[in-house]
Amino acid sequence: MKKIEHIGIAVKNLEESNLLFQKLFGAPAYKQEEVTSEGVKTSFFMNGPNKIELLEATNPESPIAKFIEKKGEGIHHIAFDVEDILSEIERLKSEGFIILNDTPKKGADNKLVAFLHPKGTNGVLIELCQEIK
Ligand SMILES: C[C@@H](C(=O)O)C(=O)SCCNC(=O)CCNC(=O)[C@H](O)C(C)(C)COP(=O)(O)OP(=O)(O)OC[C@H]1O[C@@H](n2cnc3c(N)ncnc32)[C@H](O)[C@@H]1OP(=O)(O)O
Ligand SMILES: [Co+2]
Repeated sequence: MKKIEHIGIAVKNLEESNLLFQKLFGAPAYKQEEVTSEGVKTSFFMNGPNKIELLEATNPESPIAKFIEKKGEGIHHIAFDVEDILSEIERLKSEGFIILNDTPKKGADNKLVAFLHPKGTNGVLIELCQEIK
């Protein structure tokens, strides 16, 4: 596992939060993308070397809708950059972590992604990201 790739923040209204984070960072989102399979609309901001992903649910079954219902808006996940997602999944499984999808799926911003259950990681949802080259 290399560096933090992004931090995901669950928001109720992406348009409003885009304006808020634009004011915070002094620069607009560099990309907006819908990921239908995850039931989310996302936007991405760069702040120096760090990337922030805002996520709004697009349907009531979306992980983001459920999260906001239970916990409210806020930090939803931390994503880590990995070189080889399949071998990292195998390594983490052998260490006893609960992988939510053994087969990586297409995420936003040109990445293959997999998630670890927050129950096995002190309540923090972890995302693994491998860049699609
Ligand atoms: C586009 C992409 C990208 O960057 O490329 C993304 O990020 S997509 C990001 C959106 N996609 C995902 O998150 C996909 C992976 N997530 C999931 O599969 C799900 O959200 C789970 C993490 C399994 C949780 O699902 P669900 O709430 O239905 O399960 P559950 O009712 O069994 O909840 C189990 C416990 O986990 C807690 N829980 C749920 N989401 C959590 C989160 N994000 N961080 C910390 N805890 C969380 C619940 O409050 C509950 O706690 P209690 O038991 O204490 O009540
Ligand atoms: Co993410």
